[in-house]
Amino acid sequence: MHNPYRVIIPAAGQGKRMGAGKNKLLLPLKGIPVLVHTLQVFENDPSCGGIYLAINPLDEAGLTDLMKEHRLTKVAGLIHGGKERQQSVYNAVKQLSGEGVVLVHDGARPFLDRDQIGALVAAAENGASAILAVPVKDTVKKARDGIVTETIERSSLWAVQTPQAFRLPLLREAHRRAEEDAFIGTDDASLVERLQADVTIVEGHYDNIKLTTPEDLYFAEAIIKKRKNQL
Ligand SMILES: Nc1ccn([C@@H]2O[C@H](COP(=O)(O)OP(=O)(O)OP(=O)(O)O)[C@@H](O)[C@H]2O)c(=O)n1
Ligand SMILES: C[C@](O)(CO)[C@H](O)COP(=O)(O)O
Repeated sequence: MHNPYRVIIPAAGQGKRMGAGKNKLLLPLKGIPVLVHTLQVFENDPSCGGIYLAINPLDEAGLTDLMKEHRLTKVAGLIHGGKERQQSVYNAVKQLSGEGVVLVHDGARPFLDRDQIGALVAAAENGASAILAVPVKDTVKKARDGIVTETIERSSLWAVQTPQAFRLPLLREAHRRAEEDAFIGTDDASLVERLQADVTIVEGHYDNIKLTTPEDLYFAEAIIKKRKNQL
């Protein structure tokens, strides 16, 4: 066990890139909705003190039934999400109080290895926010009008994942300042970086994928099959 934390799960997106015509987090993986897989990671972690779910209000009734069906007793709040992921997270942040560590983890990342949580919480408790990331495997270039303008040196590049761990007062201030400045970041760590606060990297696993496009569902099936074989 490690020190307690709470987790915010943004789950209010539209899944446009998935093209499923519904919330991609309700799509089944081996018969269980993606979001339930994600929530079970935290439900089964004795150090998790509460799950705060940012949802689309249209999903509320169905999600309430799912929580009961899968005995997800740690879900402490269903918060209405916003137009952007950042707003969904901030709506949840506003519901929390206290000084402890809060993780933010995408509902669309069902394959988080629970053993990775402890290092994130420990780093955040010691004052530096922490994020999971993996070394980039492809060469990354910048381009304008289809013409390459720069090749970015790969050894310093990381593909960032979630969870991202923060002390709650810092996360709240980072979101407040971003809203004040009308700044929209693609992750919560970028809002903390704007405050000149350190963000440390904890190396994660490549199978902690975010289900974003239809191809990711094939990868998801393969990951589940690999894990079944490991049992
Ligand atoms: N307004 C939003 C947008 C996204 N999310 C959540 O943030 C996570 C990561 O976002 P992403 O994978 O981009 O999901 P969508 O925004 O649904 O995808 P798309 O951009 O293809 O519509 C997902 O769990 C998603 O549900 C959210 O809570 N509120
Ligand atoms: C937070 C994140 O998962 C880190 O890689 C990613 O930035 C989310 O991006 P999305 O477009 O909101 O899925």
